[in-house]
Amino acid sequence: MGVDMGEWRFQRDGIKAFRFVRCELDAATGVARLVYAFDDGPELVETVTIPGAPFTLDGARATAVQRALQLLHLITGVSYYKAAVPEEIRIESYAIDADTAALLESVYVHGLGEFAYRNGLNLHGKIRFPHAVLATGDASGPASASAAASQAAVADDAAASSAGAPALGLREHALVAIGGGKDSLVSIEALRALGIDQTVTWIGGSQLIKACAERTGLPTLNLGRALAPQLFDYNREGAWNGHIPVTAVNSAILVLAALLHGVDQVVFSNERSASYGSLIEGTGEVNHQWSKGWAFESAFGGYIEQHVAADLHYYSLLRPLSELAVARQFARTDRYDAHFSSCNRNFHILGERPANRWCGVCPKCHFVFLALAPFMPKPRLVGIFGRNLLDDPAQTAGYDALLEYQDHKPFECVGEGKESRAAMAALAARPEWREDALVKRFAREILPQLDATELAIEPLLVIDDEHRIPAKLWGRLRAHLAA
Ligand SMILES: CC(=O)N[C@H]1[C@@H](OP(=O)(O)OP(=O)(O)OC[C@H]2O[C@@H](n3ccc(=O)[nH]c3=O)[C@H](O)[C@@H]2O)O[C@H](CO)[C@@H](O)[C@@H]1O[C@H](C)C(=O)N[C@@H](C)C(=O)N[C@@H](CCC(=O)O)C(=O)O
Ligand SMILES: Nc1ncnc2c1ncn2[C@@H]1O[C@H](COP(=O)(O)OP(=O)(O)OP(=O)(O)O)[C@@H](O)[C@H]1O
Repeated sequence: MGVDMGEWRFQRDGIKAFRFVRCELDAATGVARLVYAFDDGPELVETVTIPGAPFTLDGARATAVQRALQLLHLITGVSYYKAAVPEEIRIESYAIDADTAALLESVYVHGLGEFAYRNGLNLHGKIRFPHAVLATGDASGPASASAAASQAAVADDAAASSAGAPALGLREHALVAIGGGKDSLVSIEALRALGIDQTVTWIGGSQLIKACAERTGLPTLNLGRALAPQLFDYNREGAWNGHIPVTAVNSAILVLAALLHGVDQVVFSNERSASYGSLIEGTGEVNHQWSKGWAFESAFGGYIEQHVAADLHYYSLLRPLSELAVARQFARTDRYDAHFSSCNRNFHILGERPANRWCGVCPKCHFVFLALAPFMPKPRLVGIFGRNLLDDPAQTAGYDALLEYQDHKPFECVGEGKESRAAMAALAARPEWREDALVKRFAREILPQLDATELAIEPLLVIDDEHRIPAKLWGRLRAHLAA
């Protein structure tokens, strides 16, 4: 672009545009290269590696893979876009239609909700993905011949996909995402109980996830992902930083992997409670786990079936359940007690891991301990964590936030305040728990201020009907989850 790349410096507030430069997949190696840039800066290349190559792709499957690759490129850009949040977004090597732009605007605005709140930014109405204008003679149409060609291609695509994407004849098999915590293990065991063929699939090099995956005894698939290294430099040089909708990124990676492997299901384990965020005074709801929520799942899953492959089903197996209901399911087997952890401190790209899988001081440790307590013998739970978090006064503030007592729900993957209050109320009535410091304090100080009719656990265990679980599975799955 006529600029000496050696001179380019990341200067957050001077950046004008974020560019989706190109994306490419080498079917011979399974390596996808997702390329971005700010203004005239260097290319930022993220790579995703899908084992199992070489992949042979015929006409319809090749088209679906190309669409999935572009969707992955567009979603994964969120990590880099956030570094400068520039005014303009450019998509340079392909064009997208209005449906795709709408999905992306939603993923970027809501998925960066916590990021925006913490940085004092307002992204509403600011993020615009340029999409093809299908009417001829429109003044806002393409400026160059190549953009015009892309628009013509997208017009053809749009005409084709208004009829829906074709079915590819994918084989009945589930790629199940595993994250090392309790949720995905509940899904894996449910699919096993139902006799559904599955491959336990994870992204990245976590040894903890690998150990859990191997513990399942099922076929495994480990997908590679490497962020562009410059992002870490930009962070040091003053980039905006904060949370991104990582489940949206992981979902797009698994969709690509499913198409390459020719299988018909991508299964996540996002519970009903994930759809509810933290209520912030003066701001409203901010959901740390937005891309684990129903709004994302229904939009993304619908998009895949409409625009990528009609027979590729993306769904969360745990959507009908609350966090407490998932905890109850998890407690049914002790097979993973010595292997799993829900503590996110295990999952940093760089940096230290907690010594014994559970740091014991973060919101996820607090919540998972509390959520499992009503459903597990106390010695088993204390054995898993290596300590009793509810008998540690140093954790008082952490538990108050979970209970939404004088604080808001933490920005983490934790259940709703009503779930924490119900679990704590149940423990307050149990002889083995009621003398523990935080349970005792709850009973003395907080319980008298609560409405007793809202503290029962049973209503929170009810199985919901809002989900995308394939109809042919749902009857048997419901019976399994209700048992
Ligand atoms: C492990 C973790 O919780 N990380 C969050 C943490 O990042 P930190 O800087 O402490 O460490 P790294 O994860 O190693 O990240 C280094 C930098 O890279 C950026 N980055 C990372 C992954 C990515 O896909 N894109 C990126 O841009 C990151 O921003 C760092 O600058 O704090 C960050 C800021 O709040 C979080 O963004 C990190 O969260 C990770 C993306 C992550 O994987 N977190 C999951 C454990 C997680 O939070 N899952 C959610 C699901 C939320 C959703 O909507 O999908 C959950 O369980 O609730
Ligand atoms: N590295 C990863 N690779 C693939 N999928 C992942 C990865 N990390 C998380 N997931 C998936 O993302 C979803 C949300 O993750 P989450 O951390 O809530 O689940 P979990 O690890 O199964 O359980 P827990 O809530 O106890 O931590 C789950 O479906 C999980 O399988």
